[in-house]
Formats: sequence, C-alpha cells, structure tokens
Amino acid sequence: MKRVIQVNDVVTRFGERTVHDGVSLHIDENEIYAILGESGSGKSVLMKEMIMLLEPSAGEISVLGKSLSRIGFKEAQALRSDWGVLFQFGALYSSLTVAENIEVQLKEYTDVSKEMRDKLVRSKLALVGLEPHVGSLYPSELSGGMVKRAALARALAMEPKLLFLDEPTSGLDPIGARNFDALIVELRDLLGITVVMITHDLESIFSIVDRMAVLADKKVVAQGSLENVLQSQHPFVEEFFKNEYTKERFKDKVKDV
Ligand SMILES: Nc1ncnc2c1ncn2[C@@H]1O[C@H](COP(=O)(O)OP(=O)(O)OP(=O)(O)O)[C@@H](O)[C@H]1O
Repeated sequence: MKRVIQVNDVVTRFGERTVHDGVSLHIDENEIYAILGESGSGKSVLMKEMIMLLEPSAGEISVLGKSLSRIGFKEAQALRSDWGVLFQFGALYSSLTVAENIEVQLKEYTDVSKEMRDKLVRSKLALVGLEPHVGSLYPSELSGGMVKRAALARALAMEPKLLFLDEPTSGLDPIGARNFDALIVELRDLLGITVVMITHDLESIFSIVDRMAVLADKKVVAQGSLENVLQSQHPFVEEFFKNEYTKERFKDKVKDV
C-alpha cells in the first residue's frame, strides 16, 4: 500500500508551550484516517502542519512523497492543488455564490474556459448531492448541511488526491451527520482519494474510519484500527471509547476491552 503522509518525530512549540513532543504516524493511500484527542491536544495544529499552514519546530512531514521542510516554492504550489481542505465552519466566501466559490481555485490555478468551469461546477455539485440550482445561491441561503456539501464541492474542485476535513460532522443533525459520513465513503471509493479528518464523532469513528491516531500527552498514545486503539489503556482512550454510552451503543465492538 502506498504511503501518502509520513509524520516523523514532530515537535511543535509556541514560545514556552510545547504542543507536540515527538509525534509520529503514517497514512496510506485510500484510507479514511482520523486524528483524535482532547481539546488542545494539537489536532488542528498537526493538520495545519500537514497542509503547510504551520511549520513544525522539529521533525519531518512528507506528503505524497514530498518532504515539506525541503520543498521549493513551485513544488509547494503544485502540491497544494493535490489536496482539498474542508475547514470546520465551511468557510465559504459569503459574498460569492456557491458556483463562484467552487470556481475560485479553478480560476486561480488553471486557464480552463468559462464553459468548462460551468461544467465542472455542475459535476462537483452533483458529486456532493446538491442540485444544479444551488450553484446560484449565496452561502447565507443554504442550510448547515448544504454549506458543508458546498464547501466539500469546493475542496474537490481541483480533483485532489487527498482530502483534509476538520470536524466534518460537527453542527449537523444526526441524520445529516450520517449522510455526510456516507458521502465521504462514497467519494473515497469513487475518486480513490485519501481522507484525513479531525473528529470527535463516535458514530463516524466506529463506522467509517479505517485507522486513527489518538493525541495526548503531546504524543500519539494509540494508533491503528479501532481494534488496535481499543487495546490501549491510556486514560483518554478509556474515557472516550469505553464509557457507559459506547459500551451500550457499540456493544459488539466495545466488549471485553
Ligand atoms: N498559531 C498559534 N500560536 C500559538 N499557539 C497556538 C497556535 N495554534 C494553536 N496554538 C495552541 O496549540 C494548542 C493546540 O491547539 P489545537 O487547535 O491544535 O488543538 P485541538 O486539539 O485541535 O483542539 P480542539 O479540539 O479544541 O479544536 C492550543 O493550546 C492552542 O492554544
């Protein structure tokens, strides 16, 4: 299996504060990989380091075979179009229509014609389950679930190999959240992409995630499949995965651990 992301011994410091102290993990092609951990454990910072919005203080991150600390400007630009990012609150431009939002990167990085861009917008909308007319609406005219889908369509505009999602189901109602999970799996299977997501959503973790890393104590304290992670006796794992709710809701998986 091809390795898509390799994180080796990453240390992250902000002034006196150390957020990561030797974080290592790897993500393989076509996986749905989750980054978990309590609030402030450095999940978002790690994801920002993977997408070159922040630089680690030490250690090494490679994405799609490129070492991020050694990459040149042009290579970095090319690499950025190999991934799409869905930030937690959708982050659509409120003054642009949905179609214009999806077009932003196409206009910036490609010279495809207006006609072709319109076609691409329609196909991305269809891919995320939105009707063509949604393209002419402004973000303020959409429901929460539609905002997420529109932002996902925008993240997919450049046909990325990798998709980064920051708490994709937060703020959605339970049905919307499960539909969004199903969409993520569908896109992974259809497009052959690798998905990296920060999530606290137990339903997603138990149903669609292939492997995960649990951040705590400035390190990865458990990683691998759900089965592997459940073997850990780290207090965060115990509390998050082996509480009364999960023992009842996921009793077939959380038993004898
Ligand atoms: N740009 C920054 N400058 C200084 N400190 C930062 C910066 N970004 C994050 N931090 C700090 O790093 C720590 C980890 O933050 P991060 O946002 O990664 O946490 P998280 O695990 O994603 O938490 P949550 O689940 O609450 O979103 C926090 O203490 C935060 O204050």
